Amino acid sequence: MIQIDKLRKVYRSRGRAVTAVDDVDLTVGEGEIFGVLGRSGAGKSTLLRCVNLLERPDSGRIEVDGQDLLALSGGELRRARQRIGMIHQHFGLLSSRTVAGNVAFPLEVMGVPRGERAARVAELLDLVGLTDHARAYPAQISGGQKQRVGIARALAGRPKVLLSDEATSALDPETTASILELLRDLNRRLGLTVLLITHEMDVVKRICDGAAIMRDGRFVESGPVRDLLLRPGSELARDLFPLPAPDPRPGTTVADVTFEGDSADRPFVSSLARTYAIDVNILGGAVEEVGGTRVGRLRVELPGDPETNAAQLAHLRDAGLTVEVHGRSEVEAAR
Ligand SMILES: Nc1ncnc2c1ncn2[C@@H]1O[C@H](COP(=O)(O)OP(=O)(O)OP(=O)(O)O)[C@@H](O)[C@H]1O
Repeated sequence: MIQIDKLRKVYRSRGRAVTAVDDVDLTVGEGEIFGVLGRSGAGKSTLLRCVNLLERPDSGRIEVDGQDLLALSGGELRRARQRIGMIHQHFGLLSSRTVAGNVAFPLEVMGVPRGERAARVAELLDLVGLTDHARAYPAQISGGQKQRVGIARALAGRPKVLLSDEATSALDPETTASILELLRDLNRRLGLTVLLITHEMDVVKRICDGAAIMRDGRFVESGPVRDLLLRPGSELARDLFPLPAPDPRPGTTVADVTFEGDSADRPFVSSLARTYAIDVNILGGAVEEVGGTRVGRLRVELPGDPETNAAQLAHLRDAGLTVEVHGRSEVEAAR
């Protein structure tokens, strides 16, 4: 649904050039929720704003719903943009208009006749659970309700794609959870494709099917969230399951064992200890709910260096677990 190839955007001001987006490739499939995670200044907003051409890239290709956006004429681009909704951190509501008036606004701009407008506004307010607040003004509703208005307004043109620019960053954790749930619900009910940018791991953990970590304008890793979490060395996994830098003692094996779904329900530590009659020391770890599945990572220490634990490590891998070994061999330790 969204296909971006070799996207590059350079800002030039006062003789200085900042490469905000540097050769980014991105594919978001239809009906997928994809999150771009990164710190302030990583280039996330610029990337997002390039997807509907609020920002024009220096080079690259942007295809949304089969249309090459950079090849469209003015009128065609306006129509294509109506099919790409956008929500923002600070909602951007018109304070002089009611909730219903705010949702009606884009319909007026699109030239939807008055008679049709009222029915469509009612439908949109129902979709985001705000029917009872139609006559309220933005100052009279909570932050979460304001974002619901923002979402209803973004859906006015029946978009296939929703771009979310830090939509939950100004909200408390409970409200964040309810807005993320709403996005997931709309994604399922309407088949909406969502591309979101965030600096919150929690957002990725709760609703994203795919994710990328962005730094200095580049994607440092990208893929389905599940694959990233199981990939040894993944930064996403490290952020989700923070463990200190491994410092194995000589003659021991320290391994990070990642488990998910079915494998999360099996008692692998006691099975390992029983099968090989060894003491398994647990050094740390955590279990999280990711996209409705339990995923966890446990750091364990086994007696003996990694060579002597080959069978034990194979036992874990055979059980469907991902195993990343940090332990040093006696030979390495002696160097
Ligand atoms: N209009 C602009 N002119 C010049 N430089 C800009 C402009 N907009 C962004 N930048 C620079 O481009 C880089 C990426 O900024 P961008 O806002 O895309 O990052 P971000 O990851 O979204 O961060 P934040 O969450 O703080 O907005 C930064 O170094 C920023 O200073």
